[in-house]
Amino acid sequence: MSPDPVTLATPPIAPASHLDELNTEQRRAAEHDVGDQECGPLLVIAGAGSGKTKTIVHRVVHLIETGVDPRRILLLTFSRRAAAEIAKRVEQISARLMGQQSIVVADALAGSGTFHSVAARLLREFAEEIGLDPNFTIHDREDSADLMNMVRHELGYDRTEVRFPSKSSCLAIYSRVVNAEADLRDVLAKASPQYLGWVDELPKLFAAYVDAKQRQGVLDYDDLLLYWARMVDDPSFAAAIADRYDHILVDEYQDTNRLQASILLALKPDGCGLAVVGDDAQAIYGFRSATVRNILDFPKAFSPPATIVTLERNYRSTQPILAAANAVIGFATERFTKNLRTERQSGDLPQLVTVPDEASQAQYVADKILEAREDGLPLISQAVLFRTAHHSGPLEVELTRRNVPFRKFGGLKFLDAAHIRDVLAVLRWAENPRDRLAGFRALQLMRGVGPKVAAAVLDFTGGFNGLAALDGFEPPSRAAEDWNGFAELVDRLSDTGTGWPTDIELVRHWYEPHLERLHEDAQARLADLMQLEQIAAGFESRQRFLTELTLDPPDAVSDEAGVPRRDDDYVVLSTIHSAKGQEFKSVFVLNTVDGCIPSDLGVGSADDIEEERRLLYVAMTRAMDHLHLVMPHRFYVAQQTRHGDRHLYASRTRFIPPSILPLFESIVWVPARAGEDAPKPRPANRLDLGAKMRGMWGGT
Ligand SMILES: Nc1ncnc2c1ncn2[C@@H]1O[C@H](COP(=O)(O)OP(=O)(O)OP(=O)(O)O)[C@@H](O)[C@H]1O
Repeated sequence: MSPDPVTLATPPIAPASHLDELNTEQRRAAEHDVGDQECGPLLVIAGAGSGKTKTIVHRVVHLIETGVDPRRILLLTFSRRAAAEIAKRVEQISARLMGQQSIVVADALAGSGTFHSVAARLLREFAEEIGLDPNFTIHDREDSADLMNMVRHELGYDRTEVRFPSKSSCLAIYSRVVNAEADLRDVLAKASPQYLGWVDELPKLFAAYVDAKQRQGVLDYDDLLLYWARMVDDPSFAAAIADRYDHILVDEYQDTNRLQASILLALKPDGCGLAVVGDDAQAIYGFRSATVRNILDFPKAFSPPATIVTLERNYRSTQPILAAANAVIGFATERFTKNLRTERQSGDLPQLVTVPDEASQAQYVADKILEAREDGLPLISQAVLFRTAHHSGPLEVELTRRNVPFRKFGGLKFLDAAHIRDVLAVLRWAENPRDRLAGFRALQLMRGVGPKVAAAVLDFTGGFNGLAALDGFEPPSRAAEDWNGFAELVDRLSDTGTGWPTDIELVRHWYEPHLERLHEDAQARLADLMQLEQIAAGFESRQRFLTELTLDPPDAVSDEAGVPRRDDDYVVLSTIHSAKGQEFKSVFVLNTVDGCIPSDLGVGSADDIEEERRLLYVAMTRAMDHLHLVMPHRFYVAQQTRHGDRHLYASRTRFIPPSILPLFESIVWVPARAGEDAPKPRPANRLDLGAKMRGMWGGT
């Protein structure tokens, strides 16, 4: 079933003038098989800062202006923000070209998004045909680990003599088997050989986990892709979905996994209308089973093979920064991307700065940020990047001490906060009364309701919602005080007439007294809930809100020190992963030492090491004008050995071997001790004290 064509009052007007903004290769990608009889697959290898987003935007506009119905274009991106950004830019150019008629473009592209959110939408739509409850709720990683834990407990695997893998390890193994479409034994042998002894028990655990999810009407992240992939294994479903889209564009293809590739192949087996864009040199999501093989193998998945367009001109960084980044990635074992070139000349080499320890690293970075601000570089153009969220701890303290506002991305997510999870649990339970995990959490917010009573309530209601279901339940006397209020809330939430976003306001009102009882910093947390309500107002329904928020949660939490208001100037602190796609005038990379980059965690296999190398490359290529790689010499390690706390001495990351040192300016920076550097005051005149002494006794 294809949508009715969008009616344009006059035929598409513009003579592709917007394409003049593109360079030759970008233009080749934007025009590939548009308006032709031919329609072969396209792979755009877009080096860092080479205008990938720009190319996608112009290709979409070009498709539309040559008559493709925008609703027949599916754009798959890595985040909701990226999809919104591309849609906005398409809309702006379309407005220039088509005036009023471009409104239809914006609405039409609203159907685009991440693989997971498009999956959720399709699965709800086809729910009946594939045996799913259309009101399924989605478990994030934490919920999934909790459910895995419950099942593990039920099977008695938490009481084994030899330690069974933890809930998170079980989930990680399960997720890898599913996403990489791999054999359990292979996954264990490669990633967790210490658990090979459990190869017979793990399938039993996973079967019980799948069973629990189905009974509760929930899907986890992995299921979204898995169900979509299995749905389109069936040719009639594949045809029904493929028939809606003439064009599928995929951004950040290097970070997709096997399942995502198989979905695309099922939808477009001959690659007609399929364009994927990515940079194998920036593949950094292997730990989520993304495989750089997807991009390396894409061309030959089709016959004739996909056309490859390579964007090698970088518009972002100065020549010395790019030369250093090229040198780092030059050691990668297998890649498409050639060395990038730029026309942005500069005499400043990227700096490799040795500092004594992490505390001095924080001082160095804070000093340099403030100096640059004095020189006219706003804080917002400066970013500090790090491999792991906790690496920025000392710097956060230092910036707070100096009153420098910052905003941190990556690490703790909004949804990780207990109070946010509480409110969402109530909403989720109302949305899907079979979701035991949500109900379990929601019920225990009441005084006098612990795990036993909560479980009894869930057994009693048996997955039916509303006052009618809770009515006959006899709560224990200690819960009596809170019970009626809760029952009333559940009743109102299950009344479909209440409307969205009123629901979330109702929950917040109900939750406020509990919040005050449960948390000392209730006021700060209440501000988060207000923020959650604001976010909620941007979604059309409770279901859409819960789905989108779980799939792509906002980054910031309000209890970070120094969080600025929206329009303030602030330094960006970000994990390298969260800095994907961003650019800054000045970039500091913390802990550019072995053990941090590559991370101790990431040095399992040769593939892991390659991914860490690409991480450093991604960090370096975020910089436009200034790049500082900082290397603390000494690290403090808390209670790691039986000898207690100690120091470790770190060495420069192995990704910058001596042969490429000439591409950097090496600096040793030692913090000045208070007052040491200040010039000591000296009197302008001179005294001849000897003469004075002699004069005391009558001499001269
Ligand atoms: N043809 C062009 N002419 C001038 N500037 C361009 C051109 N193409 C891209 N740029 C500029 O180059 C910068 C990088 O572009 P963009 O963000 O699209 O790169 P990217 O390939 O997505 O980067 P990355 O993959 O590293 O995140 C932007 O500031 C963009 O405006």
